Amino acid sequence: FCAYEIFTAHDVNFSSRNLPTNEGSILFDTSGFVTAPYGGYFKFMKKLIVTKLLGPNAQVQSRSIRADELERLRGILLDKGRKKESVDINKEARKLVGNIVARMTMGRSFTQENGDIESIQSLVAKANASKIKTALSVLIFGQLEKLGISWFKKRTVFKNFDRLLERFLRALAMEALRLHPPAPIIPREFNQGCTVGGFFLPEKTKLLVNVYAVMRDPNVWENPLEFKPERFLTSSSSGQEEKRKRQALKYLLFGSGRRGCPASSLAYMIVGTTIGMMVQCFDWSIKGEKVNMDECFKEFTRAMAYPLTFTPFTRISTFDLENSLNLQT
Ligand code: HEM
Repeated sequence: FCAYEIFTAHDVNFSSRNLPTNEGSILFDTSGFVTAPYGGYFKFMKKLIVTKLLGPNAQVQSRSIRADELERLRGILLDKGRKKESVDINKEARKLVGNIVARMTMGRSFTQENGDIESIQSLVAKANASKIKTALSVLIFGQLEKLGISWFKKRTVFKNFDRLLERFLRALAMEALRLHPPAPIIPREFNQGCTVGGFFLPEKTKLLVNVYAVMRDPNVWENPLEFKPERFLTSSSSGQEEKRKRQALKYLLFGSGRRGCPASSLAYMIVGTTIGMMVQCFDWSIKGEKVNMDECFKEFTRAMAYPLTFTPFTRISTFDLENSLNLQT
């Protein structure tokens, strides 16, 4: 049930979620699947998720799960590569994240349980008009966080180089997701009346924060439509601290404040290691000249309009992935 909750977290965000002090409101009322007063059930679930599922200890404990699932994906890609078959990246990414979350919450992956995660997903979709595809689908594009790092991790001499690469790759991921946020709108409701930008907003005003527009706003981003990962290459020096704080206000990929996404670090970890493995172990070819980056807007989330299909070619056959995954995940 907890897994169901997490999978549908984005439904909660975008369709039926109400915000604090709205004690009597009903959650998930659009689905008919769960109805509960905000103050009790949801607070409990949130606490459970944040502490038990997504807390730092839980993430360390679930490292082997992530490594396992990544290895499973690598096996699939190797097989496809051998047969020269193409892979629907979106579908595999959803399986990967779905299995990781299911194993973290229930100790079983969907694949093991039913043979096919797609059937589970369609059931969830029917039950709650689920937008399960959402955040998971676009993950695959941007997060090159730890690309190429694992080879060097074990060698002390490369440690500084590692750090540099991590920053650089993390910057690539952030920039790609700035331009293509999977969750482009965040809803809020005012607990009490207040003035914003000279306008008085009474209590209970509902506000939709346009994350997409904020992250492309020319007033706060220089050349906002250009892909410039270096804009995120801030150093740890004190002068940069202010810059980082300012950035947190305009970089809303995971929302902000106490309702911000509690899984941001998990998301970076999963996506970083997955893309890292995909790039280290395989070359990729596509049909045609370039990827069609058209997006569609479904159920308040953005996703690729056309399936992302590549054919993998094995690049590293004798790669000691197991060790590197253990270090990375
Ligand atoms: C790149 C991947 C992801 C993105 C971009 C993302 C983005 C978001 C955003 C924008 C919100 C709303 C924040 C707000 O209202 O301020 C949110 C909430 C949430 N996300 Fe994510 N998310 C991602 C991955 C995940 C994953 C993998 C999980 C679970 C394992 C997850 C669990 C949640 C939960 C439980 C909430 C609700 C938090 C609350 O309402 O208090 N997210 N996410």
